Amino acid sequence: MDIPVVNFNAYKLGEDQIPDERLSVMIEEIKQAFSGNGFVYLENTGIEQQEVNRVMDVSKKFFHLPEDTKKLCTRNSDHENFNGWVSTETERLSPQRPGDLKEAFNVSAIDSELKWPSDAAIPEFQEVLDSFFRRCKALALRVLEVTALSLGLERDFFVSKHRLIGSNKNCTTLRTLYYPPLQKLTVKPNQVRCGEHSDYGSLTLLFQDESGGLEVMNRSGQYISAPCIPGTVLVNIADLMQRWTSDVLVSTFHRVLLPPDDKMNTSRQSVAFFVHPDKDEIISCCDGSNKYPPVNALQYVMGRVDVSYKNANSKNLSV
Ligand SMILES: O=C(O)CCC(=O)C(=O)O
Ligand SMILES: [Fe+2]
Repeated sequence: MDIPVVNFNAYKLGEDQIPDERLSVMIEEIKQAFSGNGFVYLENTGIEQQEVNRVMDVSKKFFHLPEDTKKLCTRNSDHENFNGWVSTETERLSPQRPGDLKEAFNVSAIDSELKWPSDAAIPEFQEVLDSFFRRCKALALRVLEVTALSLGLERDFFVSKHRLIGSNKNCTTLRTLYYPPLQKLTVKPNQVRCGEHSDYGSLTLLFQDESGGLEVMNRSGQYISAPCIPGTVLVNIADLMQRWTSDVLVSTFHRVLLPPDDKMNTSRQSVAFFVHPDKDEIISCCDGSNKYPPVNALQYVMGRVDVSYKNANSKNLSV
């Protein structure tokens, strides 16, 4: 299989700090995956499918609210954090295509002034998303530890630059995505659910519903299917991590096209956790090679966003 499944059981959430030797098999498998196609399915992470289903259920209720109610939560695009609702066709992740046929709700700084839908609309929305944010954060830190070990670095090499996840000093974002059924929409030529792109930060955790649809570019430049494997977490390397590791780990293009004709009446959901270093950190090549000059983490992400805005008339942002 082009995207391997790796058993994370040895370091699943709830397991204590494990000696590096006990992690050695997993470390090697993860290194192969991240330096190959840049994607891996992790099984036995401690995040259960039931938790993911809860997030999907509560998100669907949110996306089904009237447009006017969702508008009250709209993301402020001038702001350095990504909190809030993003409506259909507002973003285009590929500048070559029209706006993406998806909606999203972002939670980045959980202690900030994020405009949540009123309790009356969906009482449990905030609680479910906040708690899933914390679970994803805990898993992401473990994956960052294993990634550091896989490169022969100190265990906390990456984690030490991700201390402020969940505060407004870090851009890490939990994003719940909804791809509406298409039969009621007018689909423009070349328009897709999520255009070709790579993610910007350190790494991304991704959970899809069973409709699948994600495609990942392999090393030969062909798109391969990355279906939903229930109970697993799909993890991919993002651009800043590729740069940080002097291209040893690879950040890969991926996309979600339109569903087949007989599935045009079905929706799709996914949940992504985009991990970023703390805004003030300076990121220098971890091998000391100076292949890329040191860069401030916030300037890097905002630079990527700016370029995307210039390339497209509409907003183009994937955190
Ligand atoms: O919905 C998906 O499966 C992928 C979404 C994605 O890649 C992104 O938002 O960066
Ligand atoms: Fe992505």
